[in-house]
Amino acid sequence: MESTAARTAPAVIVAIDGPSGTGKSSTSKAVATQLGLSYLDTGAQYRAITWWMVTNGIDVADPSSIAAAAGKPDIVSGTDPAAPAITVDGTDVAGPIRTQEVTSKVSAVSAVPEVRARITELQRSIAAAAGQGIVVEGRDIGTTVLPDADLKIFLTASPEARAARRSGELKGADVNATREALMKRDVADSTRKTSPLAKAADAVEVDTSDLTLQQVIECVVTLVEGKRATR
Ligand SMILES: Nc1ncnc2c1ncn2[C@@H]1O[C@H](COP(=O)(O)OP(=O)(O)OP(=O)(O)O)[C@@H](O)[C@H]1O
Ligand SMILES: Nc1ccn([C@@H]2O[C@H](COP(=O)(O)O)[C@@H](O)[C@H]2O)c(=O)n1
Repeated sequence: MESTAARTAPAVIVAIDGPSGTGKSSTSKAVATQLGLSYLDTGAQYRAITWWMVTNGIDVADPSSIAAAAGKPDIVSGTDPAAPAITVDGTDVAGPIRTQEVTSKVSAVSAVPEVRARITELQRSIAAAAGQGIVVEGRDIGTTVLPDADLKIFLTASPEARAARRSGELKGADVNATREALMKRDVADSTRKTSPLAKAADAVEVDTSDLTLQQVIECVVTLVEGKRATR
């Protein structure tokens, strides 16, 4: 629950990056809720534009087709950590953006510079409008989107821990196949030319492999409170 101290504390911008399945979304939502901050899931925005490309018959293997269409969809993100919302041209796409098809195509779409320029601008305007402060999670938040963030966290976890978490979530999914899919997406996201997945030089790295979600949340809350105390 949000405390009185949280409501009166100065706005703080927190960037949380890391590979897939390291706990970015779960941690960011809980930290934002606990500290009375807004929350932005930037992966959902890349998924939303990918969903629009697929739905509109754009060939996601052709970067020039993606680039030409990048400005067309109107993507709106909610910032309430208790009810993260995302719409494309007024349609709620919170469910459709989590399909296997979108997951398998999102790295190709997010690698296109015109897509990144459009989504980055959107992310910066949302962060600038968050009066109480915001937790923004993704792959390039600390390096590119918000390089002046007050606190940058880079979450990691072993591929085995991440695959076990994801296959638990996808009830019954084969753990080896899940691990391969995670690794494939990480390689694509880390090796693209434009703002790849990377740890910012001034980010605090937290290896979550052997930590419970609650321990990770407590660790990040402590880091945010420590940062606020020095401002
Ligand atoms: N420390 C942890 N211990 C155990 N399970 C965890 C931990 N952190 C997250 N999880 C679980 O792992 C799964 C993936 O977490 P989450 O979606 O937060 O990761 P993510 O980094 O945001 O992934 P992606 O980038 O693919 O969206 C969820 O089911 C979540 O509950
Ligand atoms: N800042 C970001 C965030 C995400 N991406 C791309 O979106 C994909 C989906 O992200 P999830 O967090 O929902 O798994 C991800 O694999 C990246 O391709 C990005 O490029 N930059």
